[in-house]
Amino acid sequence: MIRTESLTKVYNKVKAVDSIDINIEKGQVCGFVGPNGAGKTTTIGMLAGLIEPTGGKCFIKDIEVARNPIQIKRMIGYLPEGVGFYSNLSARQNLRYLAKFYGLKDAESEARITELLEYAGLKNVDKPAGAFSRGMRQRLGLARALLNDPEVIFLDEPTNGLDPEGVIQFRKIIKEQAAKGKTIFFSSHILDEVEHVCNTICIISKGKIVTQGSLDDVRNKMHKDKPMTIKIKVIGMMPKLTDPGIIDATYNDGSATLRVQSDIVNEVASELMKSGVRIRELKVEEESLEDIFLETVYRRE
Ligand SMILES: Nc1ncnc2c1ncn2[C@@H]1O[C@H](COP(=O)(O)OP(=O)(O)OP(=O)(O)O)[C@@H](O)[C@H]1O
Repeated sequence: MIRTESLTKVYNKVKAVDSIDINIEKGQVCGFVGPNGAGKTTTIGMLAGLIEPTGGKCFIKDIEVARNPIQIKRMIGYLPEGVGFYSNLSARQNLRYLAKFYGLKDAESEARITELLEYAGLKNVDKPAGAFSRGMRQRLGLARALLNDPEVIFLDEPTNGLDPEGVIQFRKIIKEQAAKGKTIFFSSHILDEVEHVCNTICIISKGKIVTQGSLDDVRNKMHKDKPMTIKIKVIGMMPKLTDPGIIDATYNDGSATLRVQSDIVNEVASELMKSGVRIRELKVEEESLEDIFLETVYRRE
């Protein structure tokens, strides 16, 4: 549904997006994650037909975006970062205006707008969009992105400005859209946020894709070669351990904290038993995916 081939955007000699290859299948919900300035907005802009690539190509349902920008705009849903509206028009009037672009018939569009305003939690809001809070603008932006019942939905930092209730409602909407078979691509700089709703992840840093795949694939790839911590408590004195998998160890009288390259908890347990001590506690602590993400991706910045 979404495919890029060496997609590149250069601004004043700076590669904002550097030859990226993305492939997203129908029905996937992909979290596009990276720090500020990584190239997320530029990528989504090119996919939505709003920014012309400097090199490479992108396709939505095998239609090349740069060659068919109007067709693409009618096909997709798009919530831009810092979404803007006609400030003197109400939420309903703003959506009505847009419905014309999609060629929706009046009766059809009124029903759809009513449904979407309720869906986005703006049913009883009559004030002009200029008086909206940031969270309300995001809600209206989401309604706008769904107006044409698109098969492919792009959301750029959709939870920015939403309060916790709004975030929960947003996740519910995404899950419902995914259950309808929609393909969703949404950006965030917080990995933890996309883990709640996405089944695939694509991580971008400095314009390049760091890793992409299913949530489990990305977890395994990122956890691979990452040291883990084993915490041990014993009855009596803690002996010094000799397992070659131990990178670093801190010993106290009855406890130890080991940094290990892989899960060697069984080896450690048998070494402890051989030395005759009784184990009170032995546990492995893995870094969270968010911690690894912060460590590996933000360190590149
Ligand atoms: N119109 C522009 N002119 C010049 N440089 C730009 C332009 N738009 C983006 N950039 C630069 O391209 C890089 C990628 O920016 P982009 O907005 O795509 O990143 P992002 O991941 O969406 O960041 P954020 O989370 O802050 O929105 C940045 O270095 C940015 O300064």
